[in-house]
Amino acid sequence: MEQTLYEKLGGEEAIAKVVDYFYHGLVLKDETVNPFFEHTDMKKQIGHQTKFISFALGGPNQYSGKSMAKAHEGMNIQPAHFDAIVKHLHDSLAHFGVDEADIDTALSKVASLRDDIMYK
Ligand code: HEM
Repeated sequence: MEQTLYEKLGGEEAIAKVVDYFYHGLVLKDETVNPFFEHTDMKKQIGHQTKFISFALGGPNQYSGKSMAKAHEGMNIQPAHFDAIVKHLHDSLAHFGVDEADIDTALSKVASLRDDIMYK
């Protein structure tokens, strides 16, 4: 059986490191998007996001958070915000040495959530 991207990247532990770098290294330093996270419990957010991304990459489904539409309700996220977040995800995966082809696969999964997340 073919290895999932989740396994290839090193499982949940490796993905947790990527997600931690994504928020603390990039998202929270970017003024385009950091106001959204002003009142967010980042520890909880990193936990949810790790489980969610793990599932999106073919790992076990342990995500028990809100639907994407519900999670982003009332935020009115615009294309510029969404694109900034996708770029940070790209740069986080690249930072940990994931190759561009695998990054493309991961990002196309995330990009498919665009309509569930934007303008809610
Ligand atoms: C690009 C794809 C995205 C994915 C996969 C994603 C995923 C998630 C997940 C899994 C949660 C947690 C839901 C829960 O707690 O039950 C969440 C919450 C959140 N997301 Fe996103 N998100 C994305 C894009 C964005 C964008 C573009 C923004 C704004 C710039 C954003 C801002 C937030 C905020 C502020 C929260 C709530 C934090 C809180 O509870 O205070 N997200 N997102």
